Amino acid sequence: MADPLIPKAPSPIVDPTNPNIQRWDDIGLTLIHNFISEAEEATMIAAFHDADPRTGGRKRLSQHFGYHFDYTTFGASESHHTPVPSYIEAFLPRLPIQSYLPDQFTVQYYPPGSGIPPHVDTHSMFAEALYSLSFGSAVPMVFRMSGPNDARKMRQPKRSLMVSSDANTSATTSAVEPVADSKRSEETTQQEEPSWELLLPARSLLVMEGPSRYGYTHGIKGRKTDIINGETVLREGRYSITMRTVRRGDEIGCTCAYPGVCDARIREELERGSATSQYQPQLHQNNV
Ligand SMILES: O=C(O)CCC(=O)C(=O)O
Ligand SMILES: [Fe+2]
Repeated sequence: MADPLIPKAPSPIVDPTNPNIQRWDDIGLTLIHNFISEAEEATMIAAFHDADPRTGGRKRLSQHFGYHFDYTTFGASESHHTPVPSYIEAFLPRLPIQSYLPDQFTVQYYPPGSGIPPHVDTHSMFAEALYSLSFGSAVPMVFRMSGPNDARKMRQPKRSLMVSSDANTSATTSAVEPVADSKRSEETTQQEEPSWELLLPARSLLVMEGPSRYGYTHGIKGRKTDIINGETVLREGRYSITMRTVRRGDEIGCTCAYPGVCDARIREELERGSATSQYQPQLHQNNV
């Protein structure tokens, strides 16, 4: 059942040159419909399950390609690289930003009913544009402007350290900073900004830049049904490819306008010694 309190996404602009492209310019969000063909989608689903035949569980399954995340350096592991499959290489020339291309890919299978908690992907280690390619079925993604609760949570000790439920990979890199759970802790008493849902159709590409990348949390509620165009629809298995560009050397860092949820600022706080034990920043990453 969709949460009736969640308002619909604000209205996008439809790109005058391409009706497949919707843009929320004020927050840097773009959704490109029919980014891949049905044939490409079928190839991707088959490739995923060739590597991992499981579909029956309840947990997200992940496969990692390209440069893996190195938890000791918080950077890209040059030694840990999984070749990028041809079904990914094939669409890279079609990505809307060609000045830099992603080199880290996480393919995920979400069994029906599963989701991913609201989070902000790590700022400092990846270039601005984050992509999410959806396939298999549609799912609503929930966006919310981050606030003091999120900042506080990102400074709390982690409940789990780099624990992965991933299926078949040695790396456990989700490269995201989880900032909120569905269960509210006693501390999350401050008012949150309203959240809104954006339906990500199968074969669509979401691009997050600017505020939607740095200042908003995104997540997918774990639930059995969604309300799509006013109809209750049983959720089906969904796949996605999250794509990021790893920053290296001097490029690592962030000067965004959202210091509360910025890992670079949290690290600076720690280096200045301003962090109390209560607000110990979480500088490791784990799966959400
Ligand atoms: O599945 C998706 O579309 C998004 C996944 C995500 O947010 C992430 O891996 O950081
Ligand atoms: Fe994410």
